Amino acid sequence: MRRSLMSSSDSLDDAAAPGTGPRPRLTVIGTGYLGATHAVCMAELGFEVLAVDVDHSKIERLSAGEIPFFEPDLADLLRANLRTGRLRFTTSFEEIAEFGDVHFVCVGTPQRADGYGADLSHLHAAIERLAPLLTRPCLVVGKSTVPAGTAAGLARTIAQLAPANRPVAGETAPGAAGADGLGRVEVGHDGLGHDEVDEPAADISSDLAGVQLAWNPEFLREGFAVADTLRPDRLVFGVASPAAEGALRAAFAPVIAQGVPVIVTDYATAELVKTAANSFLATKISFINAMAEVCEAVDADVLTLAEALSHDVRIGGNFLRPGVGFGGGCLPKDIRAFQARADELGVGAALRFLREIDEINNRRRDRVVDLVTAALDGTLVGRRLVVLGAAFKPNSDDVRDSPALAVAGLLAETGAGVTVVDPVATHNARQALPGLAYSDSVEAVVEGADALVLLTEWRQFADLDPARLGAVVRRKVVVDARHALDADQWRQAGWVYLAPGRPTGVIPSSLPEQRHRGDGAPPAPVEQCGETGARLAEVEARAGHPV
Ligand SMILES: NC(=O)c1ccc[n+]([C@@H]2O[C@H](COP(=O)([O-])OP(=O)(O)OC[C@H]3O[C@@H](n4cnc5c(N)ncnc54)[C@H](O)[C@@H]3O)[C@@H](O)[C@H]2O)c1
Ligand SMILES: O=c1ccn([C@@H]2O[C@H](COP(=O)(O)OP(=O)(O)O[C@H]3O[C@H](CO)[C@@H](O)[C@H](O)[C@H]3O)[C@@H](O)[C@H]2O)c(=O)[nH]1
Repeated sequence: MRRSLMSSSDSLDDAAAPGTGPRPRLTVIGTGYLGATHAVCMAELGFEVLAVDVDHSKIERLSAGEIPFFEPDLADLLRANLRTGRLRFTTSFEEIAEFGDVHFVCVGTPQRADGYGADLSHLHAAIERLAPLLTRPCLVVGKSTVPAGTAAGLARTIAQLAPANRPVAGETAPGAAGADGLGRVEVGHDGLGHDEVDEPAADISSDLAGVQLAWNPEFLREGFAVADTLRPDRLVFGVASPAAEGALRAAFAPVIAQGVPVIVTDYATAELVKTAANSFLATKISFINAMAEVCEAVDADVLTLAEALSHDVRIGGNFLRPGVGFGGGCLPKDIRAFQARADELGVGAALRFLREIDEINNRRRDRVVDLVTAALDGTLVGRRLVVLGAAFKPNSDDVRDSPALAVAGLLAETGAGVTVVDPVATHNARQALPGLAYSDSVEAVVEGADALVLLTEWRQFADLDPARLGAVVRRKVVVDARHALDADQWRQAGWVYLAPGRPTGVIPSSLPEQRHRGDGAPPAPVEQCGETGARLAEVEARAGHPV
């Protein structure tokens, strides 16, 4: 029953690149943003890869050389690797079970519809479909982001369902030794960041008994997915045996050969590294956005504040860009799922701050609406607004929990006519919010606009010419919620330039609550806020027309 993962001539590329050793055949289950990128990049690194998805249309498009989403550089690599024959796509789980030595599970783990927790139904479905087909030793590797404890449960499922783990008469079940029935050895820590295994040092390329599970969280960023996959900051291997570690090392040999650090640990720590990383990133963003709120109260400049903080090497400047906050398919749902899991584990108090991080983040969306409202005489009813950006960040067409689209929706709810411009995300945005108007060209829709609202910092928006646009809009008002524009240039061209967290000289932060989701109150006219009314008069005088 036992078969060496590293030496089977029927499945390994004996002509592997120097220094990388023989290569396991890889499969990828789920070909979304993560899975498609992983499949293409692993083929690019020289592996034979077969990828599966339950979405047949995705598989058809990928097989035809078309990436079903926008990700720089990925389409060229897809087509190049399809041509080599190393990369293929299928809808057959039987085929991938037969093909693979290492199976990467990359299915979605979205927020549950009924709460903060992660919806693990796709993951369970994938494992329950794959495991009964695994008749020979192999490694199943979870890459999806999951609550701590998920991998241990899935390892039990695999142990029960995989035929390769069933004992042959007179033999111990392959991989059935150990407490969890998976040939698991305890991986401990010496407290110094080194892993120690309570077995004699094993040859990591030794046989992989039965079907085993490993957890290998993914840290790629959309927009940089190819570079992040080919050369990640680190690899985290959550394993239950030296053989599983060996198989993972073989599957990542070309990456490890570049000097990428590998952290080998247990399942729960590997799972937690991922959610901790995203929580830390979200916290940094909400921290600087909280500073923006305070800056607004005293007319201080959050950009200068962030720059000054960034020179302190202990703080650094990454993820300290204030604006309209974080969105996307990861940070928001991951911090919520982390809180939900902590509650289940009885340590909810430890992560209670993440609720505040989420709330600070959501307040930024309202703040942008308030700025636009204040700049337009306190009401948005009947205003024509051009929203620049729909994607949750530039270089992506992902609109999942996009702050840009959320703000566009809020602006429309308050009575404005909203046209959203995005170079690549309008298709997805239209599906998510069909009630708005969309365009991929600013020039095509800007005529007669009452305000421009920049919400995704695409390069092409930063390059817009304020003088040219100024000649066709109805009012020269721009709200730069991502601090992407050159404020001086726009002001010199006669625009009222407003950005959250920056001194406006015009709109004080202490505007009364004019509009908040669901409160049903009509917007307070700006004239009611004496100081604001006076300041707006100043702006109008400077701009030469009403704002
Ligand atoms: N998007 C990212 O940048 C990123 C980065 C790191 C980690 N992650 C994590 O990776 C996971 C996937 O995220 P994503 O953004 O790629 O999601 P996605 O929704 O883009 O892709 C998920 C894919 O899985 C497929 N799928 C669902 N059930 C399946 C099944 N039973 N069998 C086979 N395929 C199935 C879907 O059809 C879809 O194509 C999530 O856990 C996410 O948190 C995502
Ligand atoms: O200083 C900053 C940095 C980011 N953002 C916003 O934060 C969100 C997330 O940005 P980013 O982290 O770059 O994008 P993702 O592709 O969602 O990547 C995150 O989520 C992935 C999925 O878990 C992880 O793999 C990555 O490591 C993690 O960075 C976006 O809306 C950004 O506009 C800010 O507002 N300010």
